[in-house]
Amino acid sequence: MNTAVDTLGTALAQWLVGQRWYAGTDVGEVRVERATTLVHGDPALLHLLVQVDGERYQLLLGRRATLPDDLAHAWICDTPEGAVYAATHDGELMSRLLGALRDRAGGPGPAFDPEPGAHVVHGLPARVVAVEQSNTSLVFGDRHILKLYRRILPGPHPDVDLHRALHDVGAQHVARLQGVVSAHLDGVPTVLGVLQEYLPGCHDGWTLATTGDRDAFVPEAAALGRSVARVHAALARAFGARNPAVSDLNDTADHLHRRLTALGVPELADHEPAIRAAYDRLRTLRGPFVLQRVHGDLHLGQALHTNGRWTLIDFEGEPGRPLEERNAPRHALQDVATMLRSFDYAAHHGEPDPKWASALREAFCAGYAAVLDDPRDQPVLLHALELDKAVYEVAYERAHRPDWIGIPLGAITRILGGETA
Ligand SMILES: Nc1ncnc2c1ncn2[C@@H]1O[C@H](COP(=O)(O)OP(=O)(O)O)[C@@H](O)[C@H]1O
Ligand SMILES: O=P(O)(O)O[C@H]1O[C@H](CO)[C@@H](O[C@H]2O[C@H](CO)[C@@H](O)[C@H](O)[C@H]2O)[C@H](O)[C@H]1O
Repeated sequence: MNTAVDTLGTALAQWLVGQRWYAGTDVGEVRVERATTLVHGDPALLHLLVQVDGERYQLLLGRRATLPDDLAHAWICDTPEGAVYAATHDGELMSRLLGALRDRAGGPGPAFDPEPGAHVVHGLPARVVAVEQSNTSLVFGDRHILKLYRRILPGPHPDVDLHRALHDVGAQHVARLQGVVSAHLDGVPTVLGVLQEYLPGCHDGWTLATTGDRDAFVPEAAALGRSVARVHAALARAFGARNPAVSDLNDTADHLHRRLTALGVPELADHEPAIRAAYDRLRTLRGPFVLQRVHGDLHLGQALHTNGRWTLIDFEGEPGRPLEERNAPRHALQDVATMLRSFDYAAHHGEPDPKWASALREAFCAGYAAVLDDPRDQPVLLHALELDKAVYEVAYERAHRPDWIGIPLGAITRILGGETA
């Protein structure tokens, strides 16, 4: 397999640029940092950590002497040892993945360790989740879902730390963590993936909002508001919460300014002074506000509806932010703001329906206020955080879905015009 790895560089570079989870737009040299054969023979399964343009990525490659037709779409290149392909599409190899990783526990990694008390069934039929986002997820039977992170950052990982802490305080509305795939990298224990309880038959909030009856979704938005508030209360119990000093709001304003500069969004040149003025208004605010650990990337796609209740998933934080920033306490309203942005997306995707957006917003905030402080009591902070997310979204849509860029751009105009988005 090593010969194959040596000859893979160019083919991997071409393949990487086509992957939704690849953060760059171009690929320079792909350097294989660590290659581990998890399954020997034909088919073979290889785990790779590669360095590309200063970032580290995790890849799973399969190799077969003859590639069957149903894996033709996953082909990457031919090598003297056989065809190399994206192994996450290979159900046969993926059903052996967890067992192969478990057998490596105690080594430098990659290895899988179950959480204490978790009953993990190995060898179940495996399938890759069709919609790849920032990472790649595999479902085993109807029991487990393994999220494999693609861009790998050394250090404590919010998805693991938050789930463990939420479990310890008996939190509802989150999926149970069942195990962790990790490796020692740069001398630091590093999370490569998380195994969680799978919720069979669930629908994500985005699908429900955009394909179901719009009026029927309004009470669901209220229920979602209550669920988010309960998770916030559990996070505060688990990690503590504090009322920030005035200087913290200066920090928030400075942080938002820096993000606007760093995102460098040319489409917003005309709006920039008004956006910066909205951020500066934070400096005049007096609390009470709450700083605590939050979800960090909450939107309708991160809320799963099953058996009449909401479960929040993906506590990874915004994948583009450094881990240190994602692990820091933030305003609880950040999650509220990003969910409100999601309602705006749902209402302006297809035929715009501002009245429905407003109904969802009110219902969600009322639901949240039934458990914790009413987000509508902090309009200046809420709008600044919504603006920040919308600015990020303009950059995100330009990079990934240029046809959608009008949604966050329209929202920024409305927020600056004093309307609720
Ligand atoms: N516990 C779960 N049960 C059922 N489906 C899940 C679960 N967790 C995630 N999913 C599905 O997998 C998809 C991707 O998961 P997510 O954690 O959001 O990954 P990403 O970081 O790539 O966005 C979700 O949109 C959802 O459809
Ligand atoms: O789920 P991810 O962590 O990969 O989040 C990224 O992709 C999201 C889109 O899939 C993006 O969300 C934006 O579009 C959603 C509709 O598709 C909408 O509900 C969100 O409000 C909007 O921000 C997210 O911003 C990005 O980080």
